[in-house]
Amino acid sequence: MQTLYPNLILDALKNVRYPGSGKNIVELEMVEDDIRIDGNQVSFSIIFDKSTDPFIKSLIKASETALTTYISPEIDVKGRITAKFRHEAPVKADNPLPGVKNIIGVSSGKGGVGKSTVASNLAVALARLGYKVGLLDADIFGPSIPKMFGVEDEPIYMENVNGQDCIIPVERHGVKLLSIGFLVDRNSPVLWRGAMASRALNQLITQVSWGELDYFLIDMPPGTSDIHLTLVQTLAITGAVIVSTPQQVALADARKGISMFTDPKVNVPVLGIVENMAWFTPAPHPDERYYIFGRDGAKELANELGINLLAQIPMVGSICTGGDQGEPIALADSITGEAFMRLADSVVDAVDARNTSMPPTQKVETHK
Ligand SMILES: Nc1ncnc2c1ncn2[C@@H]1O[C@H](COP(=O)(O)OP(=O)(O)OP(=O)(O)O)[C@@H](O)[C@H]1O
Repeated sequence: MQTLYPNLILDALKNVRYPGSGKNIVELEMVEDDIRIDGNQVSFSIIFDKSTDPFIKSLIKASETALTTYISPEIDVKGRITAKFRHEAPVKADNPLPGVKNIIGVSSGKGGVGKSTVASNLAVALARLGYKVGLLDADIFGPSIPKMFGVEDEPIYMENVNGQDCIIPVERHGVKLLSIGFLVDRNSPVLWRGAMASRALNQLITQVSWGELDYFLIDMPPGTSDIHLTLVQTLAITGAVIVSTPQQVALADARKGISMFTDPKVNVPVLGIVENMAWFTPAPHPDERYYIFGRDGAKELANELGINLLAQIPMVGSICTGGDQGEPIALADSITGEAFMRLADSVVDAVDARNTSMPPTQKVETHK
């Protein structure tokens, strides 16, 4: 039998129509993001509006038949499809993370400026300072945190907390972490991923035992997207850290990213800018600086907008190889390790200053 994977299952389920609607159960978002595959065993849930839905049994049967007909008769799915009901979903608490003191969004206007590198190393540096730290990789377009922490193949476990099944975050280098890449297949088309992403993200916030944290960092996708909207509607984000390189193109996008947070409808304070790849320093010559992307661009933008420059991080080969090998550079006592420790100090100060001078952030209201 061919190897099974979630999209294969979803494609087969597109043949199951909800009677009278003219649409299939995948289009109607009735298939929960909980497809589990173990050898030839497949299990998942179908979400119905009400437990009185007259088609529960027939749709479960039709789904079993779709998998055995369109994929393989060897699929073992009988009795493994669970019916769930929307109106019985647990009511979302107003604050889904009551044990978390500060929520920090790490964002960039442009992709590839080192946002995930900064988020990972900031998390590790804060943990080295003795804080309790969580890191959520919400970058649907390139979830790279699992690779940077070397946990790509880590199994995900669940535990039951107050009657609710919760995901247990993976713990590495003193940081509790999870990635949207664990739930959403990054090889599936962007549109499909996008549709699943908001739900998956919600699950990674509300159905995870994050526990008590001093800092909860969110590696956001670059630019502006539905994910940003979901985040500001789900969480009261204490402040945003904007990552940019010194080039003009990156700075123009950083400006747009900053305006998204400061828009009166969103109103998330900007804690400051991190200038990444501020200069190149060859490892054997730690005193030399080559300003290959221009000099002080992000520093000047911070001055112009009256916001903090949190740190200037040099460009060094060891950051890149550290990321590739799952060992964030902030663990090392090197120039770059120190730069990230200084960044952590600046972020702690900026959060303290924000909390003493401004009221708590409010979530963006959704209008139903
Ligand atoms: N200061 C640095 N010195 C050397 N390499 C760096 C530095 N910062 C980031 N990199 C490297 O640049 C690449 C892109 O970094 P990263 O994935 O963190 O960017 P990103 O902004 O999160 O990208 P994306 O938008 O694709 O998610 C990675 O290979 C990373 O190791």
